[in-house]
Amino acid sequence: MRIDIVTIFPTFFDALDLSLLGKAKQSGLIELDVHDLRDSTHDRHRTVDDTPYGGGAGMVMKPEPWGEALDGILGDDTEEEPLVIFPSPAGEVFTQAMARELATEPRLVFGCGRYEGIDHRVFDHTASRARVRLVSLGDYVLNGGEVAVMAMIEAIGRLVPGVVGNPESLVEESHEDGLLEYPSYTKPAEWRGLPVPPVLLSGNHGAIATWRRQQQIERTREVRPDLLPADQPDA
Ligand SMILES: Nc1ncccc1[N+](=O)[O-]
Repeated sequence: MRIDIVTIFPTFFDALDLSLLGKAKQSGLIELDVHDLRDSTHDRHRTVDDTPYGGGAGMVMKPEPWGEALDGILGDDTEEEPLVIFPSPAGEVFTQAMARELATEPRLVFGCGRYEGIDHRVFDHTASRARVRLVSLGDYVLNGGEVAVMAMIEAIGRLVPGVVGNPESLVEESHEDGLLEYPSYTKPAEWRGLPVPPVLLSGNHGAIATWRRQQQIERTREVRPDLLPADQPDA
């Protein structure tokens, strides 16, 4: 998978050189290029924003630098249309299902907005040469798209085959089967007077699986009843 990121804070993504994604980059499983939007400006102050037409507070990101930055990234694309994702609170909500879907894309481009957002014509023009999706992490407002892109790249990258050593560990996780995950325990069997649930020490794999499923249902019902299938309140 090839990932390109456009941002005015390129060093923000140095963190992607760490841990699993760093290994994936070194192994070539994931190719990551970060582009500084200001490299696509030509004035002395490397200006990327201006006042909004129609008035209002804040500044809007100018279309020209974005057009030029994306020319450089999309221009060389011969194979299928890449997918360009702009993080936005006005976007469709990012979910594990979307992460799984995006993990199959050969190429992803992320455009990090700042300020009050990006001139809307950038989305319209980009849609003439690529697939464009506005995606939101959730119903709150961040100062820009970088944090959202970091989260999405982590959620997507770990699903790319080969990135996570043991694919089994991807299966029993919250949201993977639509429910929250069961509680986990490790040694010691008792810690500060708190025992590990005895069923987990029983060696009875059937009973353990049943207990874990019940825990998932109870946790989901308590914390995220919206995730329980409507027709199966007891999942
Ligand atoms: N919630 C957000 N706020 C600002 C920029 C991006 C956002 N997001 O969720 O992708």
